[in-house]
Amino acid sequence: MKPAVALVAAAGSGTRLGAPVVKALVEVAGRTLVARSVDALARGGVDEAVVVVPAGLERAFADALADAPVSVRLVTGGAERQESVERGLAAVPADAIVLVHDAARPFVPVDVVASVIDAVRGGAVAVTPVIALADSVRMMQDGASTVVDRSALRAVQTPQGFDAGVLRASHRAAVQARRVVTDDVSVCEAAGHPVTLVAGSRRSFKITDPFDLEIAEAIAGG
Ligand SMILES: Nc1ccn([C@@H]2O[C@H](COP(=O)(O)OP(=O)(O)OP(=O)(O)O)[C@@H](O)[C@H]2O)c(=O)n1
Ligand SMILES: C[C@](O)(CO)[C@H](O)COP(=O)(O)O
Repeated sequence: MKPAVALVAAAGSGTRLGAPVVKALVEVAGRTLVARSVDALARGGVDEAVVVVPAGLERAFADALADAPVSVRLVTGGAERQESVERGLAAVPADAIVLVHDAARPFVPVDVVASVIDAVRGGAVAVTPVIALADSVRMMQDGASTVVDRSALRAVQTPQGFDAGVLRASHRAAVQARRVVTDDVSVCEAAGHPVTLVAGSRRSFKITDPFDLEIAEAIAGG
């Protein structure tokens, strides 16, 4: 059976959070976001992890991940998330299943991770968890706004699962086409691959601003 390798994107600075350390090293109830994310992925069934980190912070990340439940390799990231994922992919064996996950989503439930792995093992090429939108939505255009039918919309989460060889080839094609995307199933979709959706979870929310950190502390503390 192919190993399931987590590629954890942790090389962002966390500008919107505004913490004194990079976001993935921010602690929630005494444990860093990156360590919590690796723990959650391991509980869900990944066998090893490649963690993409900001240049110069390799030592700090090695310390934060010293007690990780799976073996961890650190790779230096790039200026944008897409580049960080590309760099991480170079360290993932081509015959693996790869789960690309944001370090900023530390509370992803075990069953979400497991269902992404199962879908890829079942033959899906590019898999993402999604959730329905809780709020009504309006589209802004030319200074006016119109309501959007939210029943057809889904918010996209991570981990996103792939055959590693397919994701690498799709990223190469995106670089050649100078295509900028914000997530990895979109990279595969642009390369002509179908995207499979599985149920996500509101617990997989991305810690982006200080209010998200308050919610995180409440979840971890309670
Ligand atoms: N150059 C980058 C930018 C982002 N990420 C990662 O991608 C995930 C999602 O990005 P986001 O939440 O937007 O994080 P930041 O880019 O750090 O946030 P900000 O835009 O507020 O600076 C995060 O886990 C982040 O570490 C990354 O690996 N490399
Ligand atoms: C990958 C992602 O978290 C899926 O919702 C999202 O696209 C990341 O976007 P960001 O702008 O890098 O935060």
